[in-house]
Amino acid sequence: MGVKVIVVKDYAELSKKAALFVVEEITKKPDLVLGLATGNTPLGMYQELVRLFQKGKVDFSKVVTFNLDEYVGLSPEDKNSYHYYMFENFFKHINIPPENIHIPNGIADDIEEECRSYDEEILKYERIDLQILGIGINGHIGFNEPGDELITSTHVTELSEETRKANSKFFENPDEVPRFAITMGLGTIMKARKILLLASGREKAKIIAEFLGEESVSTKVPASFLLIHPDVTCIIDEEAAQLIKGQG
Ligand SMILES: N[C@@H]1[C@@H](O)[C@H](O)[C@@H](COP(=O)(O)O)O[C@@H]1O
Repeated sequence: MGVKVIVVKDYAELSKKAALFVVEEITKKPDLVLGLATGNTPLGMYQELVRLFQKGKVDFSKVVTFNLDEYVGLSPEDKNSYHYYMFENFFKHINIPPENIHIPNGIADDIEEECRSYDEEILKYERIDLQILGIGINGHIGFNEPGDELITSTHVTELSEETRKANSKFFENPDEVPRFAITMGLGTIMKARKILLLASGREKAKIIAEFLGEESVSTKVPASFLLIHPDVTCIIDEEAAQLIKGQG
């Protein structure tokens, strides 16, 4: 038990280390069930994984992926959807078979059914082997926002204003940020065999220090649940690590 924290110099090093971590897991288990995140933080890791693939260092032909979340109402062709992000930044550059890719469908006619079947699909593989996570400035993981309760399974969630504001950097107009998203629940995330959380930059310093310093888990800081997971590694750059006690 206990979160393993690796502090690296900068974003470039974080991206390289994270990619090597993933490659190592795929080497050990070529049919790895890999949970994936979006946002700015993992972009460098995806670039690095593509580079390693092009150099023949990793084979994705048996890997199965499940993305954490998707905005409700955005089609896969929408440039702001996580589908679009994943294909543009990663999937179209590697040899993963399309049928091995899973991302919640934000425009499903029956969203509740979409959530149910997403969990069923994950269960077919029993659980996720390695889950990649970023962290929101309010401590959210996936789109599991702070609140009075956290939901275990895949569900529709209303995004907080804080999260919509933080994510508006990707949108031309901040009003376009969807109000709802489908997200994997905390239960599915916590069931993952291994978790790799990435954080970069000074805007993450406060939440990183806060969640690592928690003495109890709290639904007000969803990331605090990671403290009771048996195998979590955080790769954090110096800027994001600067407020951790004993750092700098
Ligand atoms: N749903 C995603 C999260 O999975 C991600 O971790 C977070 C942080 O994003 P960034 O890496 O851009 O800071 O943003 C979004 O809300």
